[in-house]
Amino acid sequence: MPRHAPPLAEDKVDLSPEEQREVRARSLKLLKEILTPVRWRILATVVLVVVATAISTFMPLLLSYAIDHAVAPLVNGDASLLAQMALLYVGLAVCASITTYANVVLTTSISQKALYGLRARMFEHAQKLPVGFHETYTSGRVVSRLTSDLETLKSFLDSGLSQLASTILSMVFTAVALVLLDWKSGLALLVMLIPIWFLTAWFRRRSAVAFRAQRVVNAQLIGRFVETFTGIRAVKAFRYESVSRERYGDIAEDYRVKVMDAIKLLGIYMPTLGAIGNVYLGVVLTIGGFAVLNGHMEVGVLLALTIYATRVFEPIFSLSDFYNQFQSAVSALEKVSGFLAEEPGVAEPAHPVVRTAEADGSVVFKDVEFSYISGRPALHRTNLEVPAGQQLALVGKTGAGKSTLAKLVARFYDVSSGKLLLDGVDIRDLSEEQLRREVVMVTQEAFLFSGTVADNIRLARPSASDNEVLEAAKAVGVHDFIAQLPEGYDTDLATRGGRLSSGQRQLISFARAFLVDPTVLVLDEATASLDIPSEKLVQRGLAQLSAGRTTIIIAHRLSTVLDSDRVLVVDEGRIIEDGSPTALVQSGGVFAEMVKAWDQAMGN
Ligand SMILES: Nc1ncnc2c1ncn2[C@@H]1O[C@H](COP(=O)(O)OP(=O)(O)OP(=O)(O)O)[C@@H](O)[C@H]1O
Repeated sequence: MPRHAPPLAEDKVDLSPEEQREVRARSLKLLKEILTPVRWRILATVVLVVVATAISTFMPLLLSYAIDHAVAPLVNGDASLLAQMALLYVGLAVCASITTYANVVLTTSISQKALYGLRARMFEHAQKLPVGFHETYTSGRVVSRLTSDLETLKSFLDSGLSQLASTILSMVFTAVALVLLDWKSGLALLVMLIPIWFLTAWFRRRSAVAFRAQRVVNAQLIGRFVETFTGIRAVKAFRYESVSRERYGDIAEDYRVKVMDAIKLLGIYMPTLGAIGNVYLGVVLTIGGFAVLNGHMEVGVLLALTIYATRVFEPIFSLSDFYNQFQSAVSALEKVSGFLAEEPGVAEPAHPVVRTAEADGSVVFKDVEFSYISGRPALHRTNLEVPAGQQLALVGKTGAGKSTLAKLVARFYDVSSGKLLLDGVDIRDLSEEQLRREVVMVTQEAFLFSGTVADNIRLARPSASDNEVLEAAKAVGVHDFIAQLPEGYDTDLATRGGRLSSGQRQLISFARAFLVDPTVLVLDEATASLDIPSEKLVQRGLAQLSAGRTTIIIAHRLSTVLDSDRVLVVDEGRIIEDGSPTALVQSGGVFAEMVKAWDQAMGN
């Protein structure tokens, strides 16, 4: 399947139960993978949380005991019990603070350790995914996965997990303390839990959809942003600013609405929960008040009961806050795991064939067919033999299939059927590393990365020495230009890159390819017209670069075509003419017509 299908659930807000199961299983697997290395720290956090919660649950009991038993002896001038109680209280408070501090440090270290690995893994994965994937999954989405989704996971791991543990424990401990102090208040609590249960179930259902929608639009927002600024030249050149602003505005508005939807749900949930909590407090005060009046309960116990009654619902507040975070984290996890589940379309062979030293770069297409979209072949059944060292020019109308043919040789895509052989070996049986060393594709855009000129030249061979970089630059004829840059090879292209001419960029990318010294060179000749001296330089650079290796050029210049050993005319995914330029001109076919038209265009 060469054309990439969108990852499951990426843009869907309502999933079928089956899809939900699949997404959940995938997310849980990823969660397990990222948490396994930090499992001992998580255990330590849980222990700390148990200690902290136990202390804070014990403190009201201490208070009630002090009121009921340590205040009365004061009348006789005996303050010792009260002093002991006070001391114990302060000691416990200090302990609680220390455990909280340790917990914060520990949870932060958990999230950092867990995410460090995930971040590196995602970046590596994104780079492994085929060109076809990046054509459908825009760079904005990749950015969104690598930034905002990871950030959401981070904040969840930072505080969410220990918050969950402390919430659950504190509810359980408080409920137990309530039941032990006064069973009637405990029973009332049980009754109150019924409406809370239904309310929370409703909130859970609705907010799951709302949060997913929010994250989908958030990714679109980042996507639109990245796309606009990656294509800022086109935006400005075609005065696309206002349309672009409008479209961004529409998504931003949609995002606002989605956030509001989620907040509105919270707006209903939280106050209702608060109201139930207040009703419960009233009930406890009534039960406890009468008990005190009838002498069945001491005042200190009533105080402890009221403290517990206000506290027992507090965790539900933070539980909903946790749920909020949890929802975001779940949908981030779903997207990240979906992204990681994307298969690198061009798979590494299980047992790569190691090419022999005599390999010299012959390329053979054996019954090769290829379609981007199944049923619509971009390249019909093709048989072709390119002997080692031949310079082959591909010509044809736009959309004819020249780039497709070239990209197949560079294995940007895998053939749909048939075989593509490099020195008799199916290229699918070569390791990625070997293939990239043997076949280099120089694209039109001649992309330069931030870094120095030398860094850019040694892109594919970081270990190349300064001298080798210099030799490569000399070979393709770009050395003189680089030498007169302010800092020569150390000039930073991040600040100067934008100002290099297209000819200079092209020469640097030639030097880059020269340094790799591949046996097969696939080259998409730039269409941008250069001035005559630059064109001569580029032409000479190209001749140097292609000398002695099999070269497949998508040719846009007549001079390149005429300099080639062989020309293929491609039309609607088929090779319709094949021969030396002179022979094809003489045969008077499509190529001869093209040359005539070319000549006329040049005014010859
Ligand atoms: N990524 C893609 N997904 C789907 N269809 C594609 C893709 N790339 C190219 N095609 C289609 O495949 C056909 C051949 O395209 P190809 O890019 O190989 O043409 P080309 O001869 O190189 O054209 P040009 O000279 O304009 O670059 C065209 O019909 C094009 O629309």
